[in-house]
Amino acid sequence: MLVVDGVSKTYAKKKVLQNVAFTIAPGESVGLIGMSGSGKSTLARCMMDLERPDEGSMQWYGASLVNKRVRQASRKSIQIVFQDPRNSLNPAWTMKRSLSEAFLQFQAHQSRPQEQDRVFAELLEAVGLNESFLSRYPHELSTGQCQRVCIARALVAEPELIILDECLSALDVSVQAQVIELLQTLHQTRQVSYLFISHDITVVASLCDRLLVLHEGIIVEQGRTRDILADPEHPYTRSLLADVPHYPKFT
Ligand SMILES: Nc1ncnc2c1ncn2[C@@H]1O[C@H](COP(=O)(O)OP(=O)(O)OP(=O)(O)O)[C@@H](O)[C@H]1O
Repeated sequence: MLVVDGVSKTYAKKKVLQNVAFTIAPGESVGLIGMSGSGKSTLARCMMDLERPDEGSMQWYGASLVNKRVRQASRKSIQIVFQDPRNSLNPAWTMKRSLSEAFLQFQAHQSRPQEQDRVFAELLEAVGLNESFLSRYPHELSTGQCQRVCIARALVAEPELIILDECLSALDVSVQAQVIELLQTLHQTRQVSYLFISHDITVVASLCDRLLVLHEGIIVEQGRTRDILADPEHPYTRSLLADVPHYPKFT
């Protein structure tokens, strides 16, 4: 479905990404782990066409994401959820307005306008909220509820891949656990693929079948989560795991 091959990016002579290569298959949940400044968000921005890689290719079902027409077509299929849900929502808009903008952009051509309310009700239920949230503004929601709305907004497009860029970082630990459970459920019920970006290996490991370990812009290790956790090959991966007090559940 997605093939990233040889992607490099340099800012002011600093190589932020070097020859990054990986794939994501339909329904797969892939974790991208690396410390702050390792290039994770730059990679996400390249995938969303918010940045241009200096080198390399990104193919979506065999067509280059650099091609404008492919890029436009993929906007619906590849969605992103950012770290700070409050900043991702317009403070002057109700939740209904935020969802409506996505609906107009991605669904208006194939759904009747009157279907909008049914779609929103279903999506809010899917993310553990209800219709009463539609009339609320971001300041009337907790940060965790805002993130649920951001996830619902990403789902409006019926994407095949969601990039979750540090989407749990602004949440406290108990709310993180609820959102992880929500993402697991959505993964199972909607067969959506994830690229789950985080610096927290415990969180990534609880959600992802496969891991990419990014260190100073280079993918130093990739493979099945359980294999990497059981037998990390690269010293950087070993150092990440050494910082974890106990391994996630499936080791
Ligand atoms: N637009 C830019 N111009 C110049 N340098 C940039 C730009 N964007 C990112 N960088 C630099 O590229 C490096 C990687 O940044 P990036 O945001 O991709 O890291 P990250 O792994 O996502 O970090 P974090 O986990 O803190 O978000 C950093 O050194 C950053 O300062």
